[in-house]
Amino acid sequence: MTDIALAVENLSFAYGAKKALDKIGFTVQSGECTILLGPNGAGKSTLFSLITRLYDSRQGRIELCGYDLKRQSLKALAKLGVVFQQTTLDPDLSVSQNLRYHAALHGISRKAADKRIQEELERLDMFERRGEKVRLLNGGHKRRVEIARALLHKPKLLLLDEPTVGLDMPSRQAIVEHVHALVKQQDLAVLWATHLIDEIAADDSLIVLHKGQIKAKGKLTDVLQATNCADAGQVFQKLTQNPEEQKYPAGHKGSQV
Ligand SMILES: Nc1ncnc2c1ncn2[C@@H]1O[C@H](COP(=O)(O)OP(=O)(O)OP(=O)(O)O)[C@@H](O)[C@H]1O
Repeated sequence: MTDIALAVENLSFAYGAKKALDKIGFTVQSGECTILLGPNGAGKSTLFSLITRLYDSRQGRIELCGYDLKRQSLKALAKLGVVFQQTTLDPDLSVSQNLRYHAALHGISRKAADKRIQEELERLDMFERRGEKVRLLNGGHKRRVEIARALLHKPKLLLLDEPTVGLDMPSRQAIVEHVHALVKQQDLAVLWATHLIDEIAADDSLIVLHKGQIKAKGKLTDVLQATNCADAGQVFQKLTQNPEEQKYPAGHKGSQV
């Protein structure tokens, strides 16, 4: 039986006359890291704004763990953890204070929150830093705190909107490894927007978004086969830089759509 954490069906969105998403559809399973790859302007942030209900779409449907985002918003959103592109921590509060505040917003008791905060910070090697003001942390450590925060209420789906932008290589690597470990150990579903090819692991799934349309989706190995490419970098180039020449057989496993 498949365990679908996120289902997007026939979703479209426009800013006035400007179409940002055009009838896209895909699923993200539990225990799977799905990389959303797309150049600037592809529609990644728009998609995330729809999944988090920052925006509302009149066309299409989004389900989180079987809950319709429009009709069962609270139940659906309770399944979701998000790390936004821009940091949203309060720099003048300590790590613990930031996390307790977030836990309180989710209705988690102080005692339960402290237990969850310890678990998540220890997993990220940040528990010793819990009393420090966020302002004093480096970019990589701030990101770790944001990931811990996004997981406090035990969501089934974690959305990551380019969480490694601006980080040095070791910090990026640490986050990539941590997220992939979570997927395996916690059976978490992850949708990770990036344009950094080296963040993709061999057993990840891939969605290539370009100009509001999905150009390919499926397990990385299947997409490579369908597009006749050697690696994700080639797939990205082929599908986003030469749109007129992208015709692959329909129905091919992991093919373009
Ligand atoms: N507020 C807005 N008003 C008008 N057009 C917008 C607005 N926000 C985004 N767009 C347009 O919608 C399309 C999708 O943009 P979006 O920000 O979702 O892409 P993205 O993949 O997240 O890009 P980036 O990687 O640069 O953040 C682009 O053509 C963009 O110019």
